[in-house]
Amino acid sequence: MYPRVMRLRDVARDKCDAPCYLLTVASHFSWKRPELAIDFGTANLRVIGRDEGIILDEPSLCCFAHIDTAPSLHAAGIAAQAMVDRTPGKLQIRRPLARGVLQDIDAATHLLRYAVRKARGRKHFRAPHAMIGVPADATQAERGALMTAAHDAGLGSVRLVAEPFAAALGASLPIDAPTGTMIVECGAGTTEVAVLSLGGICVTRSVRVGGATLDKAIADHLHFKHKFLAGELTSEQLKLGYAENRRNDAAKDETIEVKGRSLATGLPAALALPLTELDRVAEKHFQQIIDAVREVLGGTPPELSQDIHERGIILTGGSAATPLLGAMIGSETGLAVAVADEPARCVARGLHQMLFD
Ligand SMILES: Nc1ncnc2c1ncn2[C@@H]1O[C@H](COP(=O)(O)OP(=O)(O)OP(=O)(O)O)[C@@H](O)[C@H]1O
Repeated sequence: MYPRVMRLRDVARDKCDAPCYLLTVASHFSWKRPELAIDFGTANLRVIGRDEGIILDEPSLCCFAHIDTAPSLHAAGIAAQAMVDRTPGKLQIRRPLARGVLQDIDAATHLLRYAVRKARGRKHFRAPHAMIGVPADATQAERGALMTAAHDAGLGSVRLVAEPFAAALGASLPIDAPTGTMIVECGAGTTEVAVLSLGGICVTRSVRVGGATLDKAIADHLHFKHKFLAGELTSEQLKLGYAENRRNDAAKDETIEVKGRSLATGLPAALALPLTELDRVAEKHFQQIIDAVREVLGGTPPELSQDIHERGIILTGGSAATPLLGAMIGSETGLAVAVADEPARCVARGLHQMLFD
């Protein structure tokens, strides 16, 4: 038998005491080359083909009909998104993931089956081998649940990959070099902070905070401070409008309109919300991410710290586009902060590259 030639990335993985980037390898995986990669996020599901790149990018949502006995899939992905908070009693919206990890195996199985069929069409008959991104700190039970859902959905061999590693690769960071690179991957339900070097993750920390939890914080603020009820999609739209205004350097006293229901009158209403109020909600929310960044910097070996001081921090994930996040990390650490190109797609781009490894 020939000795296996280890790539630099494999060597680095063995040296670093942090979780390796290949978290789970199905038995005999080496001959089962993955042809699909899946970025299965709290808010969005992306399917990537080796030749095609990103084939499908849709919300991680399912709508089930409860008509007779067992619930059946009524809509998934983009079609289910339009139904959120608008369903009659016999329909129910379910999110497979919460805070970055699987919470509903049945919904996850249906959504994966829908996504793989839509992405590949019906032209292939063999179960595709796949690579799926997971949070670096996902527990064995969480990883096991995802593997079960993937196999039930008709996938062949499945390999799980730590998302910060894929994000760093997708952001074109020199992760194989003997130099420290720091990344903050802020998605919808989870934020992962990681320092990478020599093809592996050296220090990492995750917090279950992201864009979706910020939407919830905004909805709670409207409820408690203004006695105003806004739905899930409205809260997200409000946040996106706020982020857009802040990116365009909106005036300090600018307001943004939100529509929903007044709890005082019980009637549909509109509210003009000052952007500064949303600044305060976002600041409080992002503080947990700042604490995680500080913790990772505090646990980083000095040689890598020196590299990070020179190179700064890169933000990826959809929520990296909220200007306040980068500004807070910059002012709290004194380091340069930059947002990657198309930050929401970094994990997908990284997974795509890994399909060729
Ligand atoms: N321009 C923007 N400004 C602010 N937030 C944004 C913007 N675009 C997307 N987002 C937010 O980014 C989040 C989605 O990001 P992403 O697709 O990276 O998450 P995910 O992969 O589904 O989640 P996770 O990795 O946490 O499981 C949503 O909360 C969305 O509202």
